[in-house]
Amino acid sequence: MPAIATQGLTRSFGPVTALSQLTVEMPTGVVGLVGANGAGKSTFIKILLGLLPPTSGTATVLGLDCLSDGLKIREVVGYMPESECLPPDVSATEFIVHMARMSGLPTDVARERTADTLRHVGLYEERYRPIGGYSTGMRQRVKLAQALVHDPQLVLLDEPTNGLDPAGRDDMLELIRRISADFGISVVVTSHLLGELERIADHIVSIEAGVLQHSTSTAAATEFSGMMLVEVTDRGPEVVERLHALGAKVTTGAQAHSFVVAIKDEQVLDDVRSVVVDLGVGLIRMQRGRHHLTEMFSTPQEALHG
Ligand SMILES: Nc1ncnc2c1ncn2[C@@H]1O[C@H](COP(=O)(O)OP(=O)(O)OP(=O)(O)O)[C@@H](O)[C@H]1O
Repeated sequence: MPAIATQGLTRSFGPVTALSQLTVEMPTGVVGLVGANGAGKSTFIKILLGLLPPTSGTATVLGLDCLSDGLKIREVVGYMPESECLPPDVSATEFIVHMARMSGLPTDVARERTADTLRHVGLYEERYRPIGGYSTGMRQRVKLAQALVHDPQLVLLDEPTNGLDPAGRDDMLELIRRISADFGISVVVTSHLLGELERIADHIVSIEAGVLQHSTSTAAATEFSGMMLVEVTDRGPEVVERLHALGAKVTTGAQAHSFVVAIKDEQVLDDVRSVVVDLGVGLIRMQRGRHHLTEMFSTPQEALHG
């Protein structure tokens, strides 16, 4: 069963269509939902939580219908909103215990879960200080903790890295990855930065102006775009000519003895080796490159990344 499935999901606000005919399946694991500001990410998340009804179309979360099973969905799903929503004059412990109690946990269980969750997000030492004195990174962690405290099966995280400096971003991304890896909780995380989602997501969905652009597994996307940089000691043009004759797709650049070969299958690796041996030239390197999704999602190019 997919974590999330939608069929023709559409939501309009007057003349604005925030989501348009979105049909997509998201697997369990970490899914990155990417789109520019205003692309419709927050609207999508609110519909999934059963907080906002769609104009048309359907959506399910863990097999539950977003329109009719909203209450049940909020029991098994955690939500970290984008906006600042924390009271400044209570401590993280007080706030998280309160949220745990609101979700129906008895007081002693709520206290225990709060301590565990705050430890997990790295706020255990600071847990009795008022939230008002926290840094942005710490406040983001409190928001994350309240999404996790009732032990959900899935969490929806809306722009969790917003406002963080590079080190804070790295820590938050690492934490998100661990939520899935250590606890088996599925994650849908939104960002306007594809590069950061690419680092942690198993699957990427991108939307633009409410319309689905891509839905792809991260591994398949990077494998599909495999390229290899080949450098030989001499007779570069002859090597290229032979490879062309064998049906390989080769792109040459300014350097006579280095070129880029598309890896359409493993055969091409053997072809390079045998051509080099046949011509008696030395092989300096065969370096497999990896296209970043960032490039694939814009214009495919033949640049290589180590
Ligand atoms: N309650 C509302 N009333 C009117 N328009 C809305 C409402 N909520 C969202 N919109 C519009 O719908 C579009 C999508 O907004 P949404 O907040 O879902 O985008 P987003 O991708 O989450 O962007 P951001 O990261 O900036 O929040 C925008 O054009 C926005 O102005």
